[in-house]
Amino acid sequence: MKYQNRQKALLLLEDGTIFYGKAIGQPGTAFGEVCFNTGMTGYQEIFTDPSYYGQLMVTANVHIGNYGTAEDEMESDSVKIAGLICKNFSYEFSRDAANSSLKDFLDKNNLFAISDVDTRALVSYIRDNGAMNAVISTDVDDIDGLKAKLAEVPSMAGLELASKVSTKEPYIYGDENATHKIAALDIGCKKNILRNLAKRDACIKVFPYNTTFEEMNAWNPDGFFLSNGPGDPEPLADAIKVAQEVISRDLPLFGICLGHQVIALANGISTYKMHNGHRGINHPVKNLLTGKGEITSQNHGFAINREETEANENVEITHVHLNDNTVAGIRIKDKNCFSVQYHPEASPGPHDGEYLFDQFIENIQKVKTV
Ligand SMILES: NC(=O)CC[C@H](N)C(=O)O
Repeated sequence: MKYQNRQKALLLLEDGTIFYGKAIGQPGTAFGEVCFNTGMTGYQEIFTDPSYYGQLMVTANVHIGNYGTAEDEMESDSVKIAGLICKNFSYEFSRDAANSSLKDFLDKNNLFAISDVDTRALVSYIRDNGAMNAVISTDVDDIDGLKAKLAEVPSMAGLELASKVSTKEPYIYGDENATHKIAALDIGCKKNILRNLAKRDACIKVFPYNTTFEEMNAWNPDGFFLSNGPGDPEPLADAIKVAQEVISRDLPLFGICLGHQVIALANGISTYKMHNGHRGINHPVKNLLTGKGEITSQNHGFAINREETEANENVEITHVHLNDNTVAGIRIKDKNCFSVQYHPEASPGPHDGEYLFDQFIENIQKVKTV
């Protein structure tokens, strides 16, 4: 039993609350905003999703690691969460398609992770008390030292993080001879969004977070896309400007999650930090245009202001979250632009929202045939 003598570890929340556990591997310390995901599967996709950059992830599912990891289940090229907190960590794995244990995968990515934490109590604590900064550490005898360092960690509100995860150079994804050309602004883009666009006969050019509309437009795209990503949307002045330029020219535009928030900001609607975000793969949404319900994959800690959206004469609410009535989707009236707060690309999660990619391609086709 080589994992028997594991080092004691703790999770210290900003408000002083402590939960104890054990280090999964090497000793260490990691800071971030603590958040939880309720999905029962999809841990590799979650850990590699750039939207989680800077966050300490609590997995609500009680078993983590049991089906290992696989090379083609990456949502970016590396682990993006700041640290992992779970209950039962499985050092062994069993699945034909997997080629590594989660332990080796996390070691390769230098991620500090702790297990044996009472995650049921922790999740309900965070749910009641709201998102907050925290530290996980094996320095269990230096709580004052950890508290002092934790006090210096910036709050997620107001934090610009897209620049930390965006591509440094533009690159092409998909077949260069595909029918549609889509210019995507990478403010933390998940790979499965690109896969979904490419499989609809699109070639995507992915641009760094601070690219201007003119630079993107010089490639002569048929449509524009604003990706998901980490941090507060409000400081993303360059991306907001791109959205405004695209919308003012009435070019096809689609935004997902952070991209959706940027589109709202571009239309004068403010965003706010939620008491607790939505992170899981069974979030119910109603499409107000069709009356149909969708079960969706979600991962966001900010949302767009509902009253301001309702009062904005240029914007129509197309989707609502059925748990708390927050805005889950909008379209810009008389413009070729729409966006959703959730993740139609899933990965992980249900595929109910995939029709939105078809809708975007149809919006592109409509313009081309005029
Ligand atoms: N998945 C995302 O794009 C998240 C958007 C934003 N960082 C939020 O937390 O709300």
